[in-house]
Amino acid sequence: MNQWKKLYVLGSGCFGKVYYAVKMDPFSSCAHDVVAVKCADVSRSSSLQLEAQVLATLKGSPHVVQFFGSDISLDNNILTYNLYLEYASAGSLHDLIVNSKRGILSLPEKQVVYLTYQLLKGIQDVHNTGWVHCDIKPTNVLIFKYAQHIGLHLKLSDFGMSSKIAQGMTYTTGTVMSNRGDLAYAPPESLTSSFPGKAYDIWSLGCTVSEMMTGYQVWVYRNNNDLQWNIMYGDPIIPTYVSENARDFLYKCFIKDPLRRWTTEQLLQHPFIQQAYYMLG
Ligand SMILES: Nc1ncnc2c1ncn2[C@@H]1O[C@H](COP(=O)(O)OP(=O)(O)OP(=O)(O)O)[C@@H](O)[C@H]1O
Repeated sequence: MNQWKKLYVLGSGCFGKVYYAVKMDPFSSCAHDVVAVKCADVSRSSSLQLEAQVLATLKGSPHVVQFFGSDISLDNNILTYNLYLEYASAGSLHDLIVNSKRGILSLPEKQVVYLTYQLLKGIQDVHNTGWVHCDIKPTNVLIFKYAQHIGLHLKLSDFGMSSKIAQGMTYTTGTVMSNRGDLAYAPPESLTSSFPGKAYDIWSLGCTVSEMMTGYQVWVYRNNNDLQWNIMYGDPIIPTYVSENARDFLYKCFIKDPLRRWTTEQLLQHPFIQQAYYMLG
């Protein structure tokens, strides 16, 4: 993959940096002229290597960022692990939310329906390949292009916290999950049981959908202890000014018992999401 030249930093995460890179060799076989390259010191690249493993199983999913391969390079005398991804030209869902007017119906409900439908399709593909994403939140949802007749095209990204679905496991109380993503989007069971199931991503989806509607995170908290208490014993604030269908959809995502929380299949049949099928025609 050394036909790519890293031009500038797009962003950074706890793993390392993401660069915008252009193709050096115009005759190479890769169909893309630009890519996003996620980089980390080889010695600290375990989450990027996990991400490569997960993304390889999700090739072709329309709502998951596409992966072109990985390699190791010597950058400024540092052995660097590189992960080559399709480049999202329109930023993240977080950018879209903060650039919209915060408050009542931050994004119009019709738009939220279509965006949520795409997130559900992406999550369904992740679950069907045997993974749980474990870090769904607006900064980890990338926007690819604007198709005027239907709206924005979203894809899930940042699979560095993903976990294999443990077959036949039950939700037992034990060690707190070690690979939990951002606590503000994490479900109650992440604080009491030691492995994540598919229901983890549904709770995080609910937090993300609510944020699209209000412009704010579901929890108001002063510190981590406060946040943990809210997640365990509080109820996420569901906006009162959204439609009955939207409210019910959020209730189904925020069922505290992960075994009763709705699945992607059930949520795709929910009346809130059914509206997306009419929009798609
Ligand atoms: N494929 C991509 N195309 C365009 N920009 C990207 C791409 N992947 C990541 N970025 C940018 O790089 C930033 C950091 O990447 P990444 O999403 O992996 O980390 P993060 O979620 O922001 O941080 P953390 O790892 O702490 O959760 C993103 O917020 C986004 O702005």
